[in-house]
Amino acid sequence: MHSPPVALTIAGSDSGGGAGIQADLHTFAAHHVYGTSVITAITAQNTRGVTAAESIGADLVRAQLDAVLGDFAVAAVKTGMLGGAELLALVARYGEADRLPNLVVDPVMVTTTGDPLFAGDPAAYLARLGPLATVLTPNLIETRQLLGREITTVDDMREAARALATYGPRAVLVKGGHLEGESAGEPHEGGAVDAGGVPGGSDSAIDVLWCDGQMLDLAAPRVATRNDHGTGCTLASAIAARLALEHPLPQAVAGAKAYVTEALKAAAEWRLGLGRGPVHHQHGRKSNAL
Ligand SMILES: Nc1ncnc2c1ncn2[C@@H]1O[C@H](COP(=O)(O)OP(=O)(O)OP(=O)(O)O)[C@@H](O)[C@H]1O
Ligand SMILES: Cc1ncc(COP(=O)(O)O)c(N)n1
Repeated sequence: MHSPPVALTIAGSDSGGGAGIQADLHTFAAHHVYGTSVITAITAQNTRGVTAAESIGADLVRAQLDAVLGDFAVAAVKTGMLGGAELLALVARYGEADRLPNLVVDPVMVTTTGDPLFAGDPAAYLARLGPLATVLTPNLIETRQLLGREITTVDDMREAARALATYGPRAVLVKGGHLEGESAGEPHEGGAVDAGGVPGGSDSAIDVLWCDGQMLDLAAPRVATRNDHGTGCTLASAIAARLALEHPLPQAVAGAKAYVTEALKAAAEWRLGLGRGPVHHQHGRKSNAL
């Protein structure tokens, strides 16, 4: 008997299919990891923005969690949009009860298009989920909201990763996708993990990873594209998929970033929707049956 590893995403639905639950399940499938899902919110959304959003009631979210966790041997979990304080507290209780292994926390607060997706207190987010996270993956806007400080350079990102690590996650990945025209500055003492990338520079997409007390810079070529909707969700679910596949943590993060870079490249010429289009999650798939 052989079963694929199982991952779980706890996130919101994106009707446009580029982010949220849809991106996560595509990513799990691309990694040959069986995907399960707990839907926390429904958003009416496309490549241009969110036009409506409604949270799922706590009882129904709890029932989904119990249905999945009571039946599947979940090996890794990704959290995305939680919407507000009630679902944040609910998910935290499952984590505190040791029911959410290899937890990748993407602290979704606002979309790239500027629509808010979390109505609660960012400090409470950090206090509840920070200690439970294997990896916390804020983008620059979320890092600013979580720490209440400006982040404009790669050095700021490194300082922020250290500051977020004091809340208890094993690792913090501060994502630099929104960092414009910034160079990596001095190479960091911790060196770099191969993310299929290039050394830092303004044509690089630089993330910084604080992991087990070491600072690592992850640099990849910056892809010239408008199709970058859902890159954060895709990265976090690719990390979860790789943890479910038992990759060591720094390699799981670096490999996930390389996967996102390829997904951006493969979708660069797509015209899906009129705004920020999705990435190509299945870029690596080769099958004679398809
Ligand atoms: N144009 C790009 N080229 C290469 N990598 C990119 C590009 N844009 C973002 N990335 C990478 O994609 C990942 C997600 O980063 P980003 O900072 O955009 O997160 P996010 O804001 O949560 O994502 P989203 O755009 O979905 O909101 C990071 O690894 C980042 O470096
Ligand atoms: C349901 C849901 N979850 C997360 C995001 C963040 O993704 P992005 O910042 O790419 O819009 C989103 N737009 N929608």
